[in-house]
Amino acid sequence: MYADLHSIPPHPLDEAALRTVDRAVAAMRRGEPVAVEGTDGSLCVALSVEMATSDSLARLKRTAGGEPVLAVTRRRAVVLNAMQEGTGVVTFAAPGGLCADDARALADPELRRGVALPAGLVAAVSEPGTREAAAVELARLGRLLPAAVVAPVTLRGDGIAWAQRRDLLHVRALDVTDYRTHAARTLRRVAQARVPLELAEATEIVAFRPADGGPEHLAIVIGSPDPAEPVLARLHSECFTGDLLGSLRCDCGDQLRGAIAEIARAGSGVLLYLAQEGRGIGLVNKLRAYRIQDAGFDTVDANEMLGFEADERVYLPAAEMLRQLGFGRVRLMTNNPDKLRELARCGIEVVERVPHVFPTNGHNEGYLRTKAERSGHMF
Ligand SMILES: Nc1nc2c(ncn2[C@@H]2O[C@H](COP(=O)(O)OP(=O)(O)OP(=O)(O)O)[C@@H](O)[C@H]2O)c(=O)[nH]1
Ligand SMILES: [Zn+2]
Repeated sequence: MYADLHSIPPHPLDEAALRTVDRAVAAMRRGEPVAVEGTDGSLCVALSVEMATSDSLARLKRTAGGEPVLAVTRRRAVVLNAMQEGTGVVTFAAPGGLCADDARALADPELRRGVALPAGLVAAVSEPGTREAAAVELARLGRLLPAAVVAPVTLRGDGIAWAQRRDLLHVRALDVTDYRTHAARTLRRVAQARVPLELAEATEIVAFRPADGGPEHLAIVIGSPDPAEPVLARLHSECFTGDLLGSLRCDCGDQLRGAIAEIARAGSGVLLYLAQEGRGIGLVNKLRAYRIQDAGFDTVDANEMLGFEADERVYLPAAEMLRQLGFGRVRLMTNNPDKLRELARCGIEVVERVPHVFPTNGHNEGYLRTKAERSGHMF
């Protein structure tokens, strides 16, 4: 569903377009409708499904003119047994119009446990680059449920002018699709400071921010790694529950502190602390995933039932940070084959995998077993 994050996007995305996408994501999170223009020039008005109420759907229909439909990821439609695997997103239209309760229940596994789809629902595929696919991507970028209510506009003339007259933010699907690639490529160092750590006194923290002001990523540089040599490195995805609270549901806290200690023992290295909580789905969706897991599903199923892929992370930001720090070759501390493959695809030479395994704790066996059995992690 997502653009290939490693190719240089076909069209240069100027920073104004990045900022527009960022504003559209924030609007989605606030429950404001956004005008989304597909690459075919068609226009819709979109709303995050989490904010769908009978009033907001009625307003959407009055504004756009067309009947609102629900757009979900292909993955969610497959979970609902409404569609086979494939690309793009899937829209659901209901005869007589989709009600807000049905829209939310179709998108949110918490609201629908195995209940049959509403009668008469019509499912259709909408390919990448369409206004519907971009509306779903905006919700996903906003770390909301990856689904949007979309009302088509019978457009006469210029979409931007149409949106302006209605005081709606206008965003192009083209810019939404390539947002993550461009945001990663615009990362710039914005601050750095010496921060002696209990486990590694010779530590400096370097902060990187994308041009649109999106989430920062951090590099924790320990000692003075020699750029001429492969640097001992760890790509660590943010895990609020594991890293800060010592959650026993995962192994992140052990891996974070274990990596800092190991790099200190080795004398130097870098830990990239990446703003990709919940394997890229965000903390709120990760809590939703935990509730689904408490109902007996595993960590992969839970992501998919929410409409996400098993892993939504991208490693272009990590590669960009390593490049800017002067590290082109790494010895990567990981058990995750995806990280090895994806980092290499982003142009960083991974000369060695350094296993990064920690004992289970009575709560995270299932999680670690699933990562080994279904995600190929090497324990
Ligand atoms: N969606 C989801 N994310 C989870 C769950 N448990 C942990 N996570 C997230 O998974 C990520 C773990 O990241 P890492 O430890 O860096 O990477 P990894 O994929 O486990 O691979 P390693 O490099 O071998 O540690 C963090 O973002 C956690 O918040 C879960 O049950 N569901
Ligand atoms: Zn964790």
